[in-house]
Amino acid sequence: MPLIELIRRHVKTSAHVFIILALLSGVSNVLVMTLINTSAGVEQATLDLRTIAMFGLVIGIYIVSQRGLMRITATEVESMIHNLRMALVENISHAELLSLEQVGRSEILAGMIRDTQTISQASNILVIAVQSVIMIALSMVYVFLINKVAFALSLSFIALSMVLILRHMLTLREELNTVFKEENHLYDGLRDVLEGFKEVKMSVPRRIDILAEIDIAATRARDVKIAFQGRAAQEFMLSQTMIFLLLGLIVFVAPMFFSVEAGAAARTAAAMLFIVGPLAMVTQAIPIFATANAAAENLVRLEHLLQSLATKIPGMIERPLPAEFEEIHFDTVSFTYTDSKSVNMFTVGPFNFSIRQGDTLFITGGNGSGKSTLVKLLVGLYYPEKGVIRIDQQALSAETYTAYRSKFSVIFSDYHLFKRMYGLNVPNPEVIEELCLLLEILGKVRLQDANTFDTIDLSTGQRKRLALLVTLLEDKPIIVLDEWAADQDPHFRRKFYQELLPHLKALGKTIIAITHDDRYFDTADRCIALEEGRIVSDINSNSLQ
Ligand SMILES: Nc1ncnc2c1ncn2[C@@H]1O[C@H](COP(=O)(O)OP(=O)(O)OP(=O)(O)O)[C@@H](O)[C@H]1O
Repeated sequence: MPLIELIRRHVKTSAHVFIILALLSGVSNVLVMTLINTSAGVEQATLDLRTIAMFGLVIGIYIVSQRGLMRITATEVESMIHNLRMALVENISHAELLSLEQVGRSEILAGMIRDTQTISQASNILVIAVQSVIMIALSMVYVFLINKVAFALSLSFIALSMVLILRHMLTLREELNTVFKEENHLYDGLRDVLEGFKEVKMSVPRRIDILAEIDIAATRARDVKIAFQGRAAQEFMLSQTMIFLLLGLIVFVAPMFFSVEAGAAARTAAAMLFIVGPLAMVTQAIPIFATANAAAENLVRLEHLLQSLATKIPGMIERPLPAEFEEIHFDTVSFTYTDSKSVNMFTVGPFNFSIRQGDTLFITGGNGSGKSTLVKLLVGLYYPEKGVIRIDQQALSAETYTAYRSKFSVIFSDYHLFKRMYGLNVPNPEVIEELCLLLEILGKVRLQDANTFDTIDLSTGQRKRLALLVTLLEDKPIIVLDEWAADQDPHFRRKFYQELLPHLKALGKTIIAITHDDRYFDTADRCIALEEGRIVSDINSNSLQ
């Protein structure tokens, strides 16, 4: 069972501690019942202090063991969830870009939020259910001692219940998978509404259509859940009715066929009434256990999926690259996008070219010609399908890719601007001010604390300037900009090509920019043009002047 597998892998407290605490609390619980049962009806004068002291002691043991059990469970379960979440995030951060692009984001979010929460919420109920099982077992021992007939009847009843419960668990598992799938569709729709809010707001037919799609997914999720809850309620009612029937059997029918001492019959009935609660608890816990188990199954599947996307080979030791380099060389490098059936969709390359340290290289070409794909290969986010990338004669390998990637600062066309400058030392406010002045965003943004901006709610062009500010602070040797200037006004676009790029070059930076601004091509040392994934022209500065 996936839930048990998860617990076994993540929980550090020994199973013995849980068993001892659960036994102590279960035994003390049953002892309370036995003491009450044997003392009730006894003459007041014959009640001795020992029994009363025993009663107090048993309650004390119950409080201590129950509290300990609940605390340990909460600590272990929440630590397990923390570790699971961190492992998922870690795996995502090590995943291949191309593979991650193919995984449903809703599935990842559902795993991180819904499934972990389901397990967390189920944990206490499951502990109580385990205790209930212990209490039922101990109560059965008590019943055995006082009434063998009732014991035999109850045992048959419990065996029958077990069969029904196990059968029920198997069907619930199937149903829950459907519930989770429908909920994932629902999350997809919600993401569309939130991320495409402007587009949804601007078009009534689009809004109606998307809401209709969400309604279909939500209705399916609702119906499957109603059916699921209905079945759970039905099973609960069935088990309750069976308990009542069992009590009826013990009290009304059994005495007709077997001779049972009157006092024993009353004590048996009281013991049976005592286990009505625990039995109801176990029945109620079944759908909760099934849900937690399905959530654990999802998590384990997601964990395996993300692990399979990870670039990090277990045991692999990453190696550094020299800080300085002279050139990066593409040696017959090609890369192909394939669809889910491995049919080739688009190929870039083979590329044979070098980029020298300190060069300013422009990459041009029509839409879909392969510029961004070439850049993803160049910065180490995609791996060559054929050929090899060398840095100063050293072929890149799995061990050196992380070091290689860290030579680049990239602003992609679909970049993400972080409000906090993660991974950067706290910058000097004066340096920030200077850069804001240079990028003409002074007064628009400032540092709120240490390395967090007070706002990133800026115009499209200003956000890109802020992204460039962060890039400059990163101070990497190679800067890659994917259509960075496209959103800048004519004044700043000129400043970018005629002042900023030469300034960066003077600092020794290697600059690679995807651009369509042909009037500024002369500001580059070299200009590569792509068509259909291939280099169709490669012009150096002398020809560009
Ligand atoms: N993740 C992907 N999966 C499959 N095919 C892709 C993927 N990304 C891009 N492609 C295909 O690769 C081709 C090149 O895409 P790429 O993004 O490199 O072009 P581009 O030159 O940067 O275009 P643009 O100027 O429009 O940004 C496109 O025709 C597209 O069909």
